[in-house]
Amino acid sequence: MDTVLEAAPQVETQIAVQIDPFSHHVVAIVPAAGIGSRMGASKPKQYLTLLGQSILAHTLDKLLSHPQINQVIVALHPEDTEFAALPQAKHPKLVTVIGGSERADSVLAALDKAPDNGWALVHDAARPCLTSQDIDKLLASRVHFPQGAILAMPVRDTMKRANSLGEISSTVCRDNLWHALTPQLFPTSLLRLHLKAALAAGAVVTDEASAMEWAGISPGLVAGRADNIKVTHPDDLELAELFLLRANA
Ligand SMILES: Nc1ccn([C@@H]2O[C@H](COP(=O)(O)OP(=O)(O)OP(=O)(O)O)[C@@H](O)[C@H]2O)c(=O)n1
Ligand SMILES: C[C@](O)(CO)[C@H](O)COP(=O)(O)O
Repeated sequence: MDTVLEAAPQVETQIAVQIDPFSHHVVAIVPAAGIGSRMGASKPKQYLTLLGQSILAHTLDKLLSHPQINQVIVALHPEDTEFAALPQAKHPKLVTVIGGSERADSVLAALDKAPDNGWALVHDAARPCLTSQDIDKLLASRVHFPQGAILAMPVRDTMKRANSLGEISSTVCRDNLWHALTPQLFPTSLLRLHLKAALAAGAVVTDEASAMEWAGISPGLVAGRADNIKVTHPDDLELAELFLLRANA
């Protein structure tokens, strides 16, 4: 095992981090503590039903059944009342923690329960259409990206910047622009260190890669499938159901 000195440019002191580049231990971290305000449903969107089971149950099935994932840590809302009733709730690979007020806080709470060595594969509860091929592809990318990588999709459309009146103010060059997806995969101790520091510094951290970028690291981009959508708005429900139906056919 190597001990390396990782220094975030914004952090004055250097901190020793244990990284085992050969570890194959993989922990999936599932932030599931959101309230789904944009969905506007009567319950948090991860508990809405698609094809007979909740969105969170679909997501957990994908992660719990993957042979290279050793443990799954789910971050739940402090007032969650539904998780215990899921068929996956008592799975031997599964652990729960209480999440925080932002997605990044929930991820950090789960990371604090993960073993130091090995890898953390962070995946939104709200992305139930993840495929095992995409998990395989991301795990295989560790050879090329020892400091971590994310699933992402190149931007396909012309991009416009709007002014405050809802008019186009400019066309944004889409060269090298990607949509960040999940899972996002990083050495656990490195992600914990940089996520903690980025949050303490007040950085905007909407995904794990943002925390690593803040620390001066350039995570890899691994092309993922377009059907790995995040269920965010009501019209995403129908689309996700169609993708799940096709995957089960
Ligand atoms: N405090 C939070 C906020 C979000 N999440 C999780 O992060 C994922 C992606 O977040 P998003 O789609 O934004 O979910 P919500 O925050 O629930 O949605 P909204 O922003 O519309 O309220 C979801 O699985 C959500 O449950 C979380 O674990 N803890
Ligand atoms: C992490 C993420 O899924 C990457 O696309 C996304 O940023 C999370 O959603 P949010 O709406 O930013 O919370």
